[in-house]
Amino acid sequence: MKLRFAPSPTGLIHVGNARQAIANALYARRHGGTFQLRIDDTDRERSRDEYVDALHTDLAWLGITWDETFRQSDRLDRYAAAIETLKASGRLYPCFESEQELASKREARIRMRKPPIYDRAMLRMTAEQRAQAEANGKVPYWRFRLSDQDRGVDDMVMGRSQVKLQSISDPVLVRADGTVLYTLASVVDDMETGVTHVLRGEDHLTNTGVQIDIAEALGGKVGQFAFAHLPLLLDEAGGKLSKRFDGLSIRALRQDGIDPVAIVSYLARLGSADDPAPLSFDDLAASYDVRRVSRSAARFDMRQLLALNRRVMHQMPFGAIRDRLPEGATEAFWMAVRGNVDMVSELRHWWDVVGGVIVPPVQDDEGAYLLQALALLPPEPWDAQTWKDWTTAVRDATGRSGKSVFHPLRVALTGEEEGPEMRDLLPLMGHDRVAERLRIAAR
Ligand SMILES: Nc1ncnc2c1ncn2[C@@H]1O[C@H](COP(=O)(O)OP(=O)(O)OP(=O)(O)O)[C@@H](O)[C@H]1O
Repeated sequence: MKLRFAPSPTGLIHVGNARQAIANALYARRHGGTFQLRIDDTDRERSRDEYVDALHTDLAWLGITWDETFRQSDRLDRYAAAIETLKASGRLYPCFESEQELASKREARIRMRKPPIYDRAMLRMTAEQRAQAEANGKVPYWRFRLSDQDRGVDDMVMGRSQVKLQSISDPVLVRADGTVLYTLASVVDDMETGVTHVLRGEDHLTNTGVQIDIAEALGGKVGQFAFAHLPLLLDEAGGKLSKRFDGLSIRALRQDGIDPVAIVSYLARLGSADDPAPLSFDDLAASYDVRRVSRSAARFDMRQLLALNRRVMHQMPFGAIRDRLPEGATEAFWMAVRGNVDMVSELRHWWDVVGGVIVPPVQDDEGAYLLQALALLPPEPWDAQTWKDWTTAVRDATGRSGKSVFHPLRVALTGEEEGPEMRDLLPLMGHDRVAERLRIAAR
């Protein structure tokens, strides 16, 4: 069994692309198959080496590894050989119509209430007519003559469908400049490199019948590939994702401090019958079933991802995050704050709270209370019991109770209404810092 993820290096991969990469990698792992990374860079104008590098970095960061990889631009000779085969069997035929001519033909067919597909006029062209066109300086592009049969596709997500090839235009597979189109290159690669399962976005669904037809024309077997088309992922507003706007790129999420385990766990189960849970790649693979993916479009929801990220961080041992913590941060700090952050980037703030400078807000009418609390602050050494001892003394001295004891102190010491346990934060802050903040907040 072999699966492949085949992105074009035309921008930074987004969560929709990553969803496909993850689905393929999980399926391959679950069934002991090979996972191939194919770089679809035949579009020389839009493809960039820097995006190939970025793709490698982003996949590696997500923890997705591949067993083999290649670039389509290194296999142009293989596509040329396939083109010759199809020409020799008469399945590829030269065409000379311009865009304008095709557009007016289409309009005429619509007026005649015929389906606006290509009329195969060039199939009927004689050798003399062709010679004449070439003598006039015209260079042909090449269409693939689709067979007349219907093609049945059993899709693991979309179910069974019947593609009527007669209602599709013969696709152009070779441009006038000799370059090959994706539709052909993809089939040649899948056949020659032994791909068995094609998991990809729904945007490729309409290609499937055509690709099966091309594969057969190149000597492939019917049913050679198993297909699964996953619905496209939409952004929160229901819009399309694009590699050209990088808001939901893997890179941007990484820079925001989201953990890769949360991203992979979220995308693996988004839009499926299984609830997202923070799991390792192997655990996700063990239960991965593409048939449980829903047919309807899924929406990316940042709140769900953050909730999952919070769960991932809550379970994370110090050793796994040490490198991403602010410099000097200790294990005690991490254990105190890890249940209270959605993202790594929020840690900076809590590090300033315990070890740096914050400006606590002035609290109206609480000045006298805060100074009373300051006077009762016990001497160091402090431990997890100190907060309880201190606030009990404050409560007894002031006659306050409940939230009115704790809340002004928390706000004065952290600048926040809520957060990690004060019991854990207090020893990390230390006496002098606490005293200083109480003084400032009491002004
Ligand atoms: N929004 C999306 N949701 C899920 N999968 C997607 C989405 N967009 C693209 N894909 C899938 O990502 C894989 C990689 O495709 P590709 O690199 O062509 O992506 P693309 O975003 O459509 O890029 P481009 O705009 O450059 O064509 C394909 O399987 C494609 O179906």
